[in-house]
Amino acid sequence: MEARAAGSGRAGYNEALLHKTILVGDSGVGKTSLLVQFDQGKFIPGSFSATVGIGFTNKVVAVDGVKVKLQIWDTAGQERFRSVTHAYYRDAQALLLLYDITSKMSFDNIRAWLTEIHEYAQKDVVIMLLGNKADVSSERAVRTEDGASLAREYGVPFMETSAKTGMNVELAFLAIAKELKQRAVQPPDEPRFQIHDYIESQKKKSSCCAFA
Ligand SMILES: Nc1nc2c(ncn2[C@@H]2O[C@H](COP(=O)(O)OP(=O)(O)OP(=O)(O)O)[C@@H](O)[C@H]2O)c(=O)[nH]1
Repeated sequence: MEARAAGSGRAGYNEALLHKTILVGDSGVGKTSLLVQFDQGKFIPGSFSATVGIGFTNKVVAVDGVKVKLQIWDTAGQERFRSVTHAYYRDAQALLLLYDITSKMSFDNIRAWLTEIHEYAQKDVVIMLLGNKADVSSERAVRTEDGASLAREYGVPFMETSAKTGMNVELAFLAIAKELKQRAVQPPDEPRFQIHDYIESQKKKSSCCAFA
């Protein structure tokens, strides 16, 4: 899909709560599809058209009664666009790093992605690991526990998602929005929001099956 620049792109009155989030991961893992599912609640099946360059979509979500505007940047996973996308890491407050559960290679490349992220992004950037295409269980090449174990190793939250069915898509972005909002407005004497705990509690609430 061609990268697009939807939304106004202006921070407006909620400037303090505008947060840049970037989707990264190998080409074809489902970054654009995940964003379209979150933004428009739909999945466009059919032939794969790789993102060219980078573009963003603004999405406002309500977190505990506070409006948080996520500016979500969809990057091209192809190697030839890497130098372009690196430049955007620096301003990002959050990074959603995707692999495709049907592609072992996309999972094996996660370590290299994390190295790049640590090189180019801010030290305190919120990183979340997502194993996408969880609906294609018949072609699974990466076990859920391997995703969870890699995430533990790097100390980042993890979940499996499906841009097709919508499974955990909202949860992933909402958890990011909650974390960023807390960082921005939380009074120092209140207990810190724990993104790991939040995700685990939401997973338990969900009747869905992807976290065996
Ligand atoms: N079954 C299934 N297919 C998916 C899912 N997410 C994406 N796809 C398909 O995978 C292909 C690639 O999806 P994209 O969203 O374009 O992948 P991308 O990561 O944005 O790729 P680049 O733009 O090249 O970086 C498309 O054919 C999608 O329809 C999913 O959760 N389930």
